[in-house]
Amino acid sequence: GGGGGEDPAGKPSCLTWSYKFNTLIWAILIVVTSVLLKKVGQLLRLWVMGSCLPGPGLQALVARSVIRAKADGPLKLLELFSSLHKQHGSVLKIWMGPTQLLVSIFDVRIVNELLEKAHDRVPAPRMALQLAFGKGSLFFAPFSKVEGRRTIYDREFNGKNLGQVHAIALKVIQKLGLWATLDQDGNWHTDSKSFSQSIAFAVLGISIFGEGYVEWAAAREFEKLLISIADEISGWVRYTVPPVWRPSFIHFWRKCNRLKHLTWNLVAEAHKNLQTAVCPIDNTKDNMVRSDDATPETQSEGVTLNGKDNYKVEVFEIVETLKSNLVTGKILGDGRVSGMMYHGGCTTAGILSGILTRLAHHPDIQAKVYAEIKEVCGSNLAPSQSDVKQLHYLMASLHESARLLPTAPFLQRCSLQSDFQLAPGLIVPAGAIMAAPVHLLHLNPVCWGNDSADFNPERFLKPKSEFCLNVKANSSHIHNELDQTQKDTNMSEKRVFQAPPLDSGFLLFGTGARSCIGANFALTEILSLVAALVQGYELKLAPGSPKDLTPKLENCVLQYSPSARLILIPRRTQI
Ligand code: HEM
Repeated sequence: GGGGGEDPAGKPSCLTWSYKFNTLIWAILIVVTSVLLKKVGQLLRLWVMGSCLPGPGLQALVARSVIRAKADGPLKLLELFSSLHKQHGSVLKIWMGPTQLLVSIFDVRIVNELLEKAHDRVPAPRMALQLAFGKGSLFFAPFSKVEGRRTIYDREFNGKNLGQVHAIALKVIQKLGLWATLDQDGNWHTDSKSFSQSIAFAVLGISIFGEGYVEWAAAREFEKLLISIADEISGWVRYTVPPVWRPSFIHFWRKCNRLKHLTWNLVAEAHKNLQTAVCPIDNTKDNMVRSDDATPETQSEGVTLNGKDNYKVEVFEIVETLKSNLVTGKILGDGRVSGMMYHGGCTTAGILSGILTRLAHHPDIQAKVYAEIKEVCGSNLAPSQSDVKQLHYLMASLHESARLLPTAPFLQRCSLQSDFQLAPGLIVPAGAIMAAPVHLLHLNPVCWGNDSADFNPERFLKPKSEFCLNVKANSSHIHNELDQTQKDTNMSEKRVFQAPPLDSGFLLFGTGARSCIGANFALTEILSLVAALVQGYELKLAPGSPKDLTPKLENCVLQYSPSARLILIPRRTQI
């Protein structure tokens, strides 16, 4: 609209300007309206398709009970999901809000299919993990963006780093004075949760930043910040942070900034150490065994728990670790390293703390673990990496402990672009969250029997003949690498560890294209740590330590809370 014409000189008049302005406004309006219409269309689709799925309707406000149950702890959440599934069947929809649909699946076959076929997770809200760990955060990016990086990390964590983790774990355990307090009787006192956190961060920190990591003061602040950020991000299925309008948001934002600076400091320190560590190796090159010849087994052989180790050349090991550590190898960028430390540290700590607590609570089972260690590697020499592969009973105990206390109560997937066919006739609209209730699946009596709530490592042990038959059906983590050779004929009567088959619903590390790439690394680490600890010390509950094993979601992983207080009593056979 609007009137006017050209001026006598033929220059554009204000009419032309207003015409252009109007066109721009219309263009903007059309774009905004079409975006809004698309959103409304998506929402209507979500409502219509969501209403076809089994479960309570949008008006039922089940979300409130879910949020309340979540606040009351994982056991309440378990109860709620269990009763909802009983009521509505194995596939259940829950409206978490008018625009957020959660579909929980309590059917092992459908869960496995989901994890195999759906490769995306619901992206983290802009302000959540991105703020803390940068845009590169692997965990919540769509699969297309992380596929390449997954391959690289997989190669690193399951290659060189996996070869070194056993030796690093033994080194860390030797520095017990850093993680526990010595009393007058020569016993060590510690708290299971903080002990496990410090150790898990130390092992991962050395693998990523290099040998010096445990000595750096900045590393301790870094770990504390990671844990405190993990506490603030309330995570299960979907991660959230304090909303921007709350004062706590500014606090959170400051912490994230500090974390970034500390990460840069640690990376710089790792680079500096690499430079200084390289010098001695050049000077003494001729006197040393070549790194390529030193297998992890030969490096760790002969380490004793009393601190005297006979590694061939100390400096070699330092440089070897540094050379291949992920930061100096420029494989993990600064932004991603904190995300990896956060996930790897908190999860490993949760599982480690779980098994230590269980062993202290079940002296009979600890005695069997100790007997096995003594049988395989004696009392004085620390277990070598190949020894650890023969600790079937310990492996079974670790899996049993993690079955009862997995790190994540839920795994989530979503299909970002298109609808997802869950099962014949069950279509989940694009953008809805699909969740596998791991904690519930791990306690499912149909798969684990009526004693599914009991701690019984035997359920992961099978006669060797059965193992051979079933091995192909099992998932592909470290489990199947357990050494099946026998040291003597007596061992043939022994039962061997059998990895939980896929149809058992055991999902500690997830499965499919987004499964955990650190599974082998974490399992080797935890086995080595527990083997070395139990070989050297008897784990006991301190007087007054909580008797109940109540799981809670702390630092974003399931943990027994309050945490057990442990006493580590040196075994008499130890010199
Ligand atoms: C006992 C310790 C650990 C547990 C229980 C654990 C568990 C998990 C779980 C449940 C997932 C999600 C799987 C899925 O959605 O299917 C995951 C993903 C992942 N984990 Fe772990 N993890 C542990 C240790 C580690 C360590 C030590 C590292 C690295 C060094 C690591 C690296 C990763 C990565 C990179 C992913 C994300 C993969 C992706 O999004 O594509 N994890 N982990």
